[in-house]
Amino acid sequence: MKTYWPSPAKLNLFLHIVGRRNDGYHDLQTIFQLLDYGDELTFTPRSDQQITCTCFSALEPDSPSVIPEDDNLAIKAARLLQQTKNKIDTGMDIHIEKRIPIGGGLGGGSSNAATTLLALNYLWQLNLSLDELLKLGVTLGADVPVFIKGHTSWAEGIGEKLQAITLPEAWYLVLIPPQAITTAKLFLDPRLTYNTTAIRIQTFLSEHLKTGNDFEPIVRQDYPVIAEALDYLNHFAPAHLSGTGSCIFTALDTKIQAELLQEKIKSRYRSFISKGLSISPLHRKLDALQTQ
Ligand SMILES: C[C@](O)(CO)[C@H](O)COP(=O)(O)OP(=O)(O)OC[C@H]1O[C@@H](n2ccc(N)nc2=O)[C@H](O)[C@@H]1O
Ligand SMILES: Nc1ncnc2c1ncn2[C@@H]1O[C@H](COP(=O)(O)OP(=O)(O)OP(=O)(O)O)[C@@H](O)[C@H]1O
Repeated sequence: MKTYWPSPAKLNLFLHIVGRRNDGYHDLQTIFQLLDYGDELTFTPRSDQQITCTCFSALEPDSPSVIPEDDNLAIKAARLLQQTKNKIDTGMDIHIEKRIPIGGGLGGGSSNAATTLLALNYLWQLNLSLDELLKLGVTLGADVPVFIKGHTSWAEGIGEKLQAITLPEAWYLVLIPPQAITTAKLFLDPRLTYNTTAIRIQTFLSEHLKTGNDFEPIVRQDYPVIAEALDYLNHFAPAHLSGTGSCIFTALDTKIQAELLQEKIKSRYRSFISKGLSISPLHRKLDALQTQ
């Protein structure tokens, strides 16, 4: 039977790089804000042991598969589970309806990987614990653990040390500039400072959103279209970069405020409006299934 699973996007409400590690990764501080906007994954069991993955993006309707099948983090996650538990004898067709812009700093690939790990753990009845899934998840990407835990969080380490937090209700207008950014390239950039002084959660909460994103100066220099979009949105409300970009967001108190602002920018930029969530829709679905 075919089943549908949500795969939410995230925003980095701020992003500081506070250290560089020997393995090439960077220590950071961030708040991952989960959104009620995201992709949808469909899992259809197969009669053989094969795993397939197709992907359709409404943002790029002319491109039948925007990500090569073997590179897709969802198929990588499924194969990882198959290797871990070799008792699996059912294959799976995975289909992704992509709404999250690729290379947008919204964690789409990582979220798809997390949804695959949690959905297949349920569908294949593997009974892997959250800790086991987290260990597998972080090997696929630094952004995967927050989607596995499923709570808006304060994050440290490479993004895997998570502390759940609840923020005041907010609506986000997320602007999608016509530019994708490769995360690895930005982390390698010699202009990146990696010694921002570490702050405490309380400092962030009291100065809410006044703290910035360490990638913003580099992104501004290298991608004029993003600098232009940041400046444009800043005319109306404080604009922030998510992750390594390219998406830009601003926080508003109500949906109506977000809609009014979207109306003002819509002739120049594609955008979407999303409510901030404390708990992932994926975890709400799993909870509902487990109490059935
Ligand atoms: C920028 C963020 O989106 C903020 O949430 C994440 O830190 C990126 O997470 P991600 O896309 O899941 O990252 P990964 O796929 O694990 O890593 C991509 C590349 O980014 C670099 N990388 C990533 C995360 C991190 N804390 N330090 C890093 O140096 C690594 O060079 C890595 O080769
Ligand atoms: N299912 C997937 N969805 C999106 N990207 C994927 C997926 N699988 C692999 N990728 C690859 O991952 C790269 C970036 O993915 P993603 O969209 O998650 O990055 P991002 O939006 O910048 O997020 P992050 O904040 O995690 O860096 C792209 O090069 C893309 O080809």
